[in-house]
Amino acid sequence: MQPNAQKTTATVLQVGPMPPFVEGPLHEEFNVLRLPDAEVEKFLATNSGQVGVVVTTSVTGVDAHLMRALPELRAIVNFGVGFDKIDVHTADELGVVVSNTPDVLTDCVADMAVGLLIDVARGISASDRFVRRGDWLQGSYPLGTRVSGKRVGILGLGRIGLAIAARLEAFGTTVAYHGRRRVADVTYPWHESLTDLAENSDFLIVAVASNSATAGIVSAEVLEALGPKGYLINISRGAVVDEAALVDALVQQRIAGAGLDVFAHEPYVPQELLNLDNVVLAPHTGSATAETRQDMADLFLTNLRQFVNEGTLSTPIS
Ligand SMILES: NC(=O)C1=CN([C@@H]2O[C@H](COP(=O)(O)OP(=O)(O)OC[C@H]3O[C@@H](n4cnc5c(N)ncnc54)[C@H](O)[C@@H]3O)[C@@H](O)[C@H]2O)C=CC1
Ligand SMILES: O=CC(=O)O
Repeated sequence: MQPNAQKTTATVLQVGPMPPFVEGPLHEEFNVLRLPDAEVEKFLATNSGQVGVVVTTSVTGVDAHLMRALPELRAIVNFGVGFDKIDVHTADELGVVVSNTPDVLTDCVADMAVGLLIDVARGISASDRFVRRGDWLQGSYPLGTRVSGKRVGILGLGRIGLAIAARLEAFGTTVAYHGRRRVADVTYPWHESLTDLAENSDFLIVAVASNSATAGIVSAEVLEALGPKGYLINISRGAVVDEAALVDALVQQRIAGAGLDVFAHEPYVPQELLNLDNVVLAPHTGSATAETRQDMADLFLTNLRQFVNEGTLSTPIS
């Protein structure tokens, strides 16, 4: 989507909670209204005509109904990379431009993916619990799985997928990937079929964007192909994986384990996963370091200032 909106000095509407280090400067510099949790229609009846920009996060997003209720809306400025909760088709149709916060979080999310992978393969979190329970006094912890030299498959070789690949190459792994098409300038083998990639991977890492085309693409069949020695790592979105099939595969040990930062219905995590030692669970903290969240805040504010002052966005979604 290209920025094509006109310069606006209109009111900014905040949709959903934002971290304090974002909210502080936001409310200092801009005339901000906050969308209430209740009596939304009443709020819109009074205020909709003055809103030129909506600010939100990847957790909350903006639906078509809200966009259509804001006749002066020209831009949506998002804190976060994923825009799966923003109805971008409606935004496009209405001529509303959208920005996100790419690149600045890539390293931390890639670090998290590698952390989850090593954790689940070597049982770091599970063996921590083993030590704390005093179980070491009764005997040794079971053997883990070697990471170095293994076969890594990456679903979605975008910014984060590439950063994961670069890290894992240093472990002597071989990297292959699946996406809609081959990525230019990389030598990693491309698998046209995700099932084929899974069949040829020890670790399948999900780093793809979540959209209608990728919903549930990590299916029961893909998990079956990954097999009883294979691990799934997901730092993308829960919606990309058939979560019921994943739970089933883990409970029945049809895959070896999983490292999950994201879930289908956050913050709810399937009950069945809570007692499995071959699953590492993280509360969607891929980008959650002080440094990265500050960088995201800075980029979010750069987009907002640039749009309000010049009518363009620094990092529009493409
Ligand atoms: N766990 C966390 O805290 C975070 C998670 N994310 C997630 O990671 C995702 C990727 O982020 P980036 O690498 O920065 O985005 P990106 O846009 O650079 O990469 C997305 C990749 O998905 C691929 N893709 C899109 N639609 C596809 C389809 N239908 N079939 C196959 N491949 C498709 C693209 O070709 C691209 O390779 C985000 O969309 C977001 O959902 C992002 C930041 C933090
Ligand atoms: O999940 C987080 C994001 O930035 O997207």
